[in-house]
Amino acid sequence: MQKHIAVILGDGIGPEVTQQSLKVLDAVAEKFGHEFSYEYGLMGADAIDKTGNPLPDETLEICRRSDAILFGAIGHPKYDNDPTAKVRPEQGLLRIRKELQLYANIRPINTYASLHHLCPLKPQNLEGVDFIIFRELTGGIYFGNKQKAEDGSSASDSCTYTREEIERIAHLAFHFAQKPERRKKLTLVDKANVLETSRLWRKVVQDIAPQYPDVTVDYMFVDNAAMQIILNPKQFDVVLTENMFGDIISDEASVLSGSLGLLPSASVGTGTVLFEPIHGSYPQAAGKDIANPIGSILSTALMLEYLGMNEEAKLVRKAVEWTLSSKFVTKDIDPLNYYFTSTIGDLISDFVADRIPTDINQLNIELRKSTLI
Ligand SMILES: NC(=O)C1=CN([C@@H]2O[C@H](COP(=O)(O)OP(=O)(O)OC[C@H]3O[C@@H](n4cnc5c(N)ncnc54)[C@H](O)[C@@H]3O)[C@@H](O)[C@H]2O)C=CC1
Ligand SMILES: CC(C)CC(=O)C(=O)O
Ligand SMILES: [Mg+2]
Repeated sequence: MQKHIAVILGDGIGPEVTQQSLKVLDAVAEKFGHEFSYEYGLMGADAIDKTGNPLPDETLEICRRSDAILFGAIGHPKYDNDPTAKVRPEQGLLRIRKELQLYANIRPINTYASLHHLCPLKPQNLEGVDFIIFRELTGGIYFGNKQKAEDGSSASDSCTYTREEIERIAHLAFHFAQKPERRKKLTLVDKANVLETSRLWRKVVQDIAPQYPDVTVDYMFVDNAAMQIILNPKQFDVVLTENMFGDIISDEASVLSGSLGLLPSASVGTGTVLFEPIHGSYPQAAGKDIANPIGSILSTALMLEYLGMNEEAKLVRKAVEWTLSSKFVTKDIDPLNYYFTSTIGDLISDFVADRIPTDINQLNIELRKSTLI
């Protein structure tokens, strides 16, 4: 198969984790005889530095003519620490989501036995955790009208949802809950006891639920959901929620897996689909070769599946699991004995391309040891 991929490296650790995904794609191409071509687009602080615009139109054109988009992360402390900045990297990310109508961000949450010790929860509460968050991505407070008083005495962000915006992601989540491998349970997370938009979400979900009689629906306020994710994460199957709640509870849920650096996502909509780790640009790690590339690599596995390459996706996941269980891990997983980002990318791509020697002691890789956490 020949596939054309738009690649947006972005800022901070974005480029270094995405480079590992590209290595893995090259290994997939080698093993299965595919051909991937790449076209690079600018976004974020990098794009502002080079063009003055956080999302140049050229990037959108590259994305539109591609079969899929692979994105790293954006964001830079010089904007995070300047509340007066008018142009910000995040505007690029919000705009690409809106322009490409990427209305659903799908974030699978699962755990790995070899990483249970990283989570403060008891291992018996982690075994079998397997849920998926459907986060609305092009509406709500992130896209509402923003106002600021001239004298700086007040500011507001408004939150708006239309029935149609809720319906389209709700149908997607219900369909997903019906899949044979799911437990046929959908939990709507909202704040319907306070917010008018949340009451609309409840009404819309109640209205369409009868179309999916095999799916059990329950409703949970977001404050309770934040607690339940920690208290009893196994109760969740498919979680449906609005933009900001989904952003927050999915970072929280990454604690169950062991690191924010492990979690992948797919942003789907009406056109080209975008694949991105759920983390941000982690600027403290930028250029140090210590970030975990697995969130990006598992996003690449989701991309392969979307491109119809199921066997390839399965092999990439197997390679990831092999590195984790063999203790080939980055600093977030084991701060005392860790490997570089690029080494993990090499190992996962070597596994995919059958280049790992039977005796792994023959691997010529550098183990970093640190006494500092
Ligand atoms: N999709 C995107 O591009 C996103 C961008 N951002 C931006 O990223 C910048 C930093 O934001 P933060 O709130 O610090 O979030 P962040 O996700 O970049 O990092 C938060 C913490 O998570 C851990 N972490 C994140 N990614 C990791 C990885 N790959 N490997 C190991 N550990 C990892 C680190 O401990 C880090 O301090 C900001 O400018 C923010 O606006 C934040 C979230 C999403
Ligand atoms: C940087 C924000 C716009 C988004 C975010 O935190 C996310 O998509 O996870
Ligand atoms: Mg986030």
